[in-house]
Amino acid sequence: MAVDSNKLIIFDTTLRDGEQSPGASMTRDEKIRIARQLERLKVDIIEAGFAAASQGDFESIHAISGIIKDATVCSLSRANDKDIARAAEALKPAARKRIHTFLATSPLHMEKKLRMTPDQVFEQAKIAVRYARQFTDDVEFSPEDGSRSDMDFLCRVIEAVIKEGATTINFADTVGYAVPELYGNMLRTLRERIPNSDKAVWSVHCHNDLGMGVANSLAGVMIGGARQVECTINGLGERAGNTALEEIVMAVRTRKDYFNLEIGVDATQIVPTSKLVSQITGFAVQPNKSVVGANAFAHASGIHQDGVLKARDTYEIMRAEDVGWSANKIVLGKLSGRNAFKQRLEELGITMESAADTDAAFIRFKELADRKSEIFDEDIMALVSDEQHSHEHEYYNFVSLTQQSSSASKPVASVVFSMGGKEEICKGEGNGPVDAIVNAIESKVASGAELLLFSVNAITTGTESQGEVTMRLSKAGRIVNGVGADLDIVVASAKAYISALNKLHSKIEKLNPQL
Ligand SMILES: CC(=O)SCCNC(=O)CCNC(=O)[C@H](O)C(C)(C)COP(=O)(O)OP(=O)(O)OC[C@H]1O[C@@H](n2cnc3c(N)ncnc32)[C@H](O)[C@@H]1OP(=O)(O)O
Ligand SMILES: CC(C)C(=O)C(=O)O
Repeated sequence: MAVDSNKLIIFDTTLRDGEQSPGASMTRDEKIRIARQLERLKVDIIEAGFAAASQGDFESIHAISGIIKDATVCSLSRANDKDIARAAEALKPAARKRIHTFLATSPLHMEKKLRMTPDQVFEQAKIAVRYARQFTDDVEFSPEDGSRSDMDFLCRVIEAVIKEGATTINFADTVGYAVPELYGNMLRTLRERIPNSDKAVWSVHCHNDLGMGVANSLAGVMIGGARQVECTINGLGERAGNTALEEIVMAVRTRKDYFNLEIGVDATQIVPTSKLVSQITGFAVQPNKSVVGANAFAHASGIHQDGVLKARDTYEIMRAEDVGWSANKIVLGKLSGRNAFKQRLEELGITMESAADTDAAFIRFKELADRKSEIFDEDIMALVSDEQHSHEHEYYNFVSLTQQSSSASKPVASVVFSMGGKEEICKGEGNGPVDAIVNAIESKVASGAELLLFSVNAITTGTESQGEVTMRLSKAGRIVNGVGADLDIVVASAKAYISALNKLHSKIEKLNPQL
């Protein structure tokens, strides 16, 4: 039962549980970019996806396994041979690999969802872990809905899977039902009662349905003795989300006096990672979000400002620069050269695939600098994101648009875009300029998709800021987010709409290859 390590393992599941947020689905290339950034952040484990879920997920895990060198790469799988074999195949190129298999143990899930008896679940869990061990000696088992499971049954299952070779036991609070003290105590009891409990690392995986994901995780660590926390960037995840990585890391670092634990994460990469994930998924970070929200280090009231000016620690328990906030400084302008641009990309942790990609991004940077006097880090990140996106051989590609509006007539738009390699010109009118461009595009595409969300964010400050638009579309039960950025928010809207259509297209095409 003794906990002999003061190292807290950070298991990032942004690419798996995070992707389960409706609309957060990512392409293979987007997942690779996030995985690279997670490696820079120095997380210990990257759960790259669920290999058996789709060919796309399989390919993403396979590609990430070949690229990531420092972190362990993990795939989730149900507790059956087919999923486990698929996970093992996807993870083949990985230097360090983990198979994470799960099976629900709560009476409700076993009876109503799995339609299995507890004895069947017991046997299936053992068989799954035994099978997974044939592919790797790093096997994680999660009793899904663990926090609503019967203690005696949990003890029986967990003891058995550890005997079969499970090296990590992840006590899942799948529906965010737990409260900190009870959850911590449950974990502690499990570890006390299971005779071979010290043969495995204990882990927590807490959802945020009642806003207690981080509190429950930390109770699992401090009361229960867990030494792995499963978490996601910006707390992204199924329903109300997951435990936020940035909050765990900074709580443990800031209150080292209480936690006395070591974390390998490079905290200065937290904000760049948060921005990248937000930009790729189209999930904006709320301004008052801990650590990574725009207001997390802003002081608005006089007494606070006075205090901070006299002594920063009167109102700041962390330093903005320690989590990667940099002053919103002007980085480059239209007179900057290729070398300065490349160096800035490096400083921002951006890796371009090839020299040709860097050249293309540099040309777009110059075009932007001609139209906008001050170029910020955020502009460069948006520009590169757009550039990498358009290199993915998408089915639809934006080319150009013209649009006219006046207070006296309905706006009209003409959009040029390519569809399956063929250039199309289409016209439309609407109840506003964005409606006009969507109607124009739909006159050719006829996607039948429903627009669930349209939002515009200014990337930086000032009226000449680039606008970043998110469009969320739904079709046949699938929800996707498209993101586009431009100085002209109508152009950004067209790019976002086309990006969402591409995501729908690739998902639907995978489901129905004849389409
Ligand atoms: C708590 C979590 O976050 S778990 C992870 C959730 N993530 C996902 O579901 C990823 C996306 N999922 C998918 O792509 C699909 O659901 C797939 C590919 C995994 C399965 O698709 P399908 O074969 O069509 O099954 P479907 O999703 O309809 O139903 C799930 C089946 O898996 C079974 N199942 C659920 N969990 C498990 C498990 N851990 N081990 C074994 N079987 C399981 C269910 O009982 C059901 O079986 P049934 O078809 O005999 O009734
Ligand atoms: C697969 C498990 C760990 C999970 O995501 C959950 O229970 O929420």
